Amino acid sequence: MAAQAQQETAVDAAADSVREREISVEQEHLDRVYRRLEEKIHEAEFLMNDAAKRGQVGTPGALAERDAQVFRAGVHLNRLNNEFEDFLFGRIDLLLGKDGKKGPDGAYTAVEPADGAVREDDTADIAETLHIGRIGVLDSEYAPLVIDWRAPAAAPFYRSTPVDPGRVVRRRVIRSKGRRVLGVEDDLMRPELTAFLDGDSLPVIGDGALMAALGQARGHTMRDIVASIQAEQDLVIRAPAASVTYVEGGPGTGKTAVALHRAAYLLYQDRRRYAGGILIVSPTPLLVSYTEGVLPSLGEEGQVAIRAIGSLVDGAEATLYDSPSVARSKGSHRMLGVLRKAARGALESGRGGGPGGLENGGRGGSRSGRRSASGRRGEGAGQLAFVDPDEHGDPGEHGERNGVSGWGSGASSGGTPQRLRVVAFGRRLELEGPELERVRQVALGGTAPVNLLRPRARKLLLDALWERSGAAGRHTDPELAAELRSSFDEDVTSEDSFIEFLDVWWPELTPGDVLSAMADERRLGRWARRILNPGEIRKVARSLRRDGHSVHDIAMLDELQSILGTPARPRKRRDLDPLDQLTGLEELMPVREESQRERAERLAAERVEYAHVIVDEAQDLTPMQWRMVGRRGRHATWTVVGDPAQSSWSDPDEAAEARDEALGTRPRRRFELTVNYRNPAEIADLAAKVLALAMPGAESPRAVRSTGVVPRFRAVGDSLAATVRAESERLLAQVDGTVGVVVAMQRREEARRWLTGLGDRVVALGSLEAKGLEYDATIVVSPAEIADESPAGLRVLYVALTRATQQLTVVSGERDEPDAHGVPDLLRD
Ligand SMILES: Nc1ncnc2c1ncn2[C@@H]1O[C@H](COP(=O)(O)OP(=O)(O)OP(=O)(O)O)[C@@H](O)[C@H]1O
Repeated sequence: MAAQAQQETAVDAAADSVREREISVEQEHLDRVYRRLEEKIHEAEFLMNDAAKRGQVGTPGALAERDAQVFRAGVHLNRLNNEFEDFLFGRIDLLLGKDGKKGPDGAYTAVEPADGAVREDDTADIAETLHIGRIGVLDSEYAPLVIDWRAPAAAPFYRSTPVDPGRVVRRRVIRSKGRRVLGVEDDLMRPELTAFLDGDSLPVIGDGALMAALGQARGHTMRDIVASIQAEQDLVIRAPAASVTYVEGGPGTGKTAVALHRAAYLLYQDRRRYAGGILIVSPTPLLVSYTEGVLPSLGEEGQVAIRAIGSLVDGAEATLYDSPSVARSKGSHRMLGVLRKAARGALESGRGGGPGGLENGGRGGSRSGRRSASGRRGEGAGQLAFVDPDEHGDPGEHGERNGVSGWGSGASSGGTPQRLRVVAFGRRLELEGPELERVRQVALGGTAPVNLLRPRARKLLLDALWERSGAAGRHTDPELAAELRSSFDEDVTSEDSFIEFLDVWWPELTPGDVLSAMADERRLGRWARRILNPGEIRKVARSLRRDGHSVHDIAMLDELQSILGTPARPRKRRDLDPLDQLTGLEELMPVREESQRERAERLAAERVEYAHVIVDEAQDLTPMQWRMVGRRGRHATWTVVGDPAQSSWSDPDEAAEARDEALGTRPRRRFELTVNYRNPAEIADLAAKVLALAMPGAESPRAVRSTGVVPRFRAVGDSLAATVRAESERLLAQVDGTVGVVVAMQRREEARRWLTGLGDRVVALGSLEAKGLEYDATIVVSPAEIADESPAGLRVLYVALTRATQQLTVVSGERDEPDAHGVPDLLRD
């Protein structure tokens, strides 16, 4: 025994010394990389000083090249200063390739080994070693010191597998912090070979980087997976950007991670095309804040807008959730018909004073409202309030919603005027209610945006007044008749009473005006007749009387913006330019043309469309939301990731139809992700029971690891609060990272109180907010309550059960009917 122990100690010591040696090999390389980067920085600083000294000297081409170099060096400097945890994270050792061609990054391009690369006795020499990192670095001879992870030469690092190894013999993940290498983990892709590097046999360290990554504790923000992207994920990340890339996969298969890495990849591939033009749509503000650090960690800042579905419209931010039944009415395609009628009908309400509503053209709006990958979250972007209008107090039977945000206004406080009185050609002329109504209906004929119909309505009013005046028959000569008519029109339109009347009778409506008008149940009843049933009308109107907007209101506002249209605004008169006054040009050109730069700035500020749209958790978009997102990517290429089994929308077929409409006839490339990297098998197996109820026949993804820790079941003792609190304390002691307590939506506030004083490693969240998030440990409170909360409740429960990376506790509530072991009926075999 002692001899065996001695032998084992000797083997361990030998392994340790090989590991140390390999770490120092990588340390040497990292030192070289940093030396080279410092050289580049000095070069850049020299160039900058030199340029300053020489002023404008140099050909335009040389100056542009110098600027580009200074810029690149600046980027390197910036990255270096960030002191990435792992600037350099990978290495591959490759066999000789089939051809001897080198790519732009200095690496050989061949994927397959040359015919003689492996000798008959299964020995081979390593012909090329590549290091992979967050950005590419070349040495002074233009040989690659580090390959950018997105470059084609880096693809084998992710794609090579023992089944299809290509040229890769050994793949190594390097763990470093700042300038220090901390560890290495190897995977052998060709274990059958005895490979030599510079005459020595190739050492292999550790047992794989993926498991090490998955075992790490979770924090409140997502980490990138750049060092351990798996082959099936890499195919999606690097898929060509043409048309629609459509990705399905179960919980934890890396869909969100893949979507974010794909954004970084697309920018790398074609920066000119995508800079500033990638939109990532996320289901909740919580998921936005969870994921928004990933792109900066991949070296991409600012060019990608990550926005929650309730924050897509500038100037309006969702702060509320609707109850499932109201959400169902508001999100459904039927709402489109209601909004079209309401937009036209709201004119009757006139437009009272009020704060004026979000200016037309609000969609897209100012840049400041947009959230970028690097930007801070705006206020109010955390958890949304959940108010069920079916169960809570009515904020006023027919009252107006409070126009607190930019989109609200008191549209219906005035009422439409019933009489137009003007004096023309010395006569008093009047149009009364029925005539005015007739004119309005004629003006509204067709489908043109309501706000763009005002000139037409004005013309029809003048026609009616002209008719009343009896002046029409005064001249038979057409020229004289036309002259008379034009002076009549001038007479009328210069009258204050006419201008004031038109402003009230045909106001320029904002989306907020129309939504406010819809808060009146009687009016909504008229507009929604035969589209919504009376119960729906009552609930929707009531929900619109709350302060603030719900997630579903935002899609309605956006739709209304396109139904109402934005009238062209007169261009701003410029300030007088003394030079123009000297030349007298001011008179000839009263309106100055926009400069090139002004135009570019204006277009950027007004941008509502993107070059690429990535939709995360796509299964949750309602038909109205698909329309909203679709408007932002009419000419875009798309990446759509989702999982039908996690859909919280009650009618997935209807949503799929709306998705197809938004994506149009663009061809789709479908991908499937099949491996669950989040949940240990013990948790995934439990969740699979709910999946079988929610979507019989659907397959669960395969869990990549198992921890041996089975889920715990707790039946409520004295009180739910005490049980959950005690369990939270227990789990906080067991895991290093975060604990998530998932409850039914209506219990959120209460659940937060249960956890008071336990610190910020533990959070309470409603089932709908758990979308996309993960915690080291989760407590799912009352499965039955979550499942009963909406028609899609079982799928929502499936989401809740698949959030944990290590441990799961299920606490039964009153409705769960736990067995003797505390297992609720929904989770029993
Ligand atoms: N290749 C990988 N290497 C390391 N970690 C990975 C890898 N792929 C996924 N993960 C991790 O697995 C977890 C789940 O990933 P992600 O949230 O992207 O999955 P998802 O498919 O979007 O899940 P859900 O549908 O449940 O929201 C994350 O912690 C992610 O970092």
